[in-house]
Amino acid sequence: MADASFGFSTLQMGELAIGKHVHYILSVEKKKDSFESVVMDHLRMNGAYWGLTTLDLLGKLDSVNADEVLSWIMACQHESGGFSGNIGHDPHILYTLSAVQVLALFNKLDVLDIDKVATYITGLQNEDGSFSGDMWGEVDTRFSYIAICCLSILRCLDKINVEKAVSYILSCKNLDGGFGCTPGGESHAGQIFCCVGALAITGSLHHVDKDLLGWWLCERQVKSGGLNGRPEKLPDVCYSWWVLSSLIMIDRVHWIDKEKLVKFILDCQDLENGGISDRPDDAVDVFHTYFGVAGLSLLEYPGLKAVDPAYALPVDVVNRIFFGR
Ligand SMILES: CN(C(=O)[C@H](Cc1cnc[nH]1)NC(=O)OCc1ccccc1)[C@@H](Cc1ccccc1)C(=O)N[C@@H](Cc1ccc(O)cc1)C(=O)NO
Ligand SMILES: [Zn+2]
Repeated sequence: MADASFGFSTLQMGELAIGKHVHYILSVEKKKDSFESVVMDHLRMNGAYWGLTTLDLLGKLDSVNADEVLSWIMACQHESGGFSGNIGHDPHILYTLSAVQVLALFNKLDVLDIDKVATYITGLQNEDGSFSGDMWGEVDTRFSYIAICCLSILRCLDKINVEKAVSYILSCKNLDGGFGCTPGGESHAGQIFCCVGALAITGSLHHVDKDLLGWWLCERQVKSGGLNGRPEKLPDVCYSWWVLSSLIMIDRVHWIDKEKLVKFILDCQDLENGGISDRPDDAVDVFHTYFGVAGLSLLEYPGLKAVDPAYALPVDVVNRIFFGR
């Protein structure tokens, strides 16, 4: 029976509206004056990573002009070697990883002066092995992950003191098996992703109590099927990435109900205009669209490219970095 759709979407919530999300990502790229664009202006480099990695996971990276993106990215590089969130802003380790990840997506790491970027990141390591985010010195395990992930992609992890970096991360492990932003900091799914990701990349996951941490992580799933970031918090699509990628890295993903999580993410789509929100009926944004699609990719949703849980890049991109030409 021909579907009698009269102008409203014939897509059901039970499936990923790939065409709509591609259109949404491309439209955000174009709308510079929208509230979202202005608010996110200072972290536009992160926005580029979220939007472009989403397109690649959907198999549509070729719908953007690579040269335009690359010239904008290189215009954000500071003389220190670090990258800023937008042209004219100050460099920060956060944006340096995003820039390197986007260049990897386009297989353009060769445009970089690798030593310059590596020197910037190495300069942010402190005596105790921790990392600061920029010259102002804020220390956080987020920055340990970013430094290790970035240098690993650039194939020069040996430029930093890896064992001190690892021992600092382990000093942030809590009795509940989780990790915080600094020693004694409360366990939070985002910080756990950073610490587990850094330990995975450095081959140090044997230091993690996988059953204890796996238990803390699978307890993040609430009855709606969504995942939250800490006990008693509301579920949020972006935790589909922070919690799920951590569970996969410690090989305990079978401890959650994958089908219910898929349904939660699909229920957060805007089927009219595209995009995914943090929870059903909220406003969509590029950040949650990315972490929703990346979460579905981790759940092996059909039609999506596989994503690497530690590098947060498509598996074919990671393979090309480490095994390809
Ligand atoms: C800075 N930031 C966040 O703090 C988000 C906010 C949020 C989204 N949903 C619930 N809260 N939180 C977030 O990324 O938390 C995950 C996380 C926390 C600590 C360490 C690592 C990851 C988001 C941007 C954002 C702000 C406000 C609303 C949506 C997105 C962000 O850039 N997150 C970064 C990671 C991050 C996280 C916290 C930071 O203080 C800085 C950076 C990221 O995912 N890069 O790829
Ligand atoms: Zn969120």
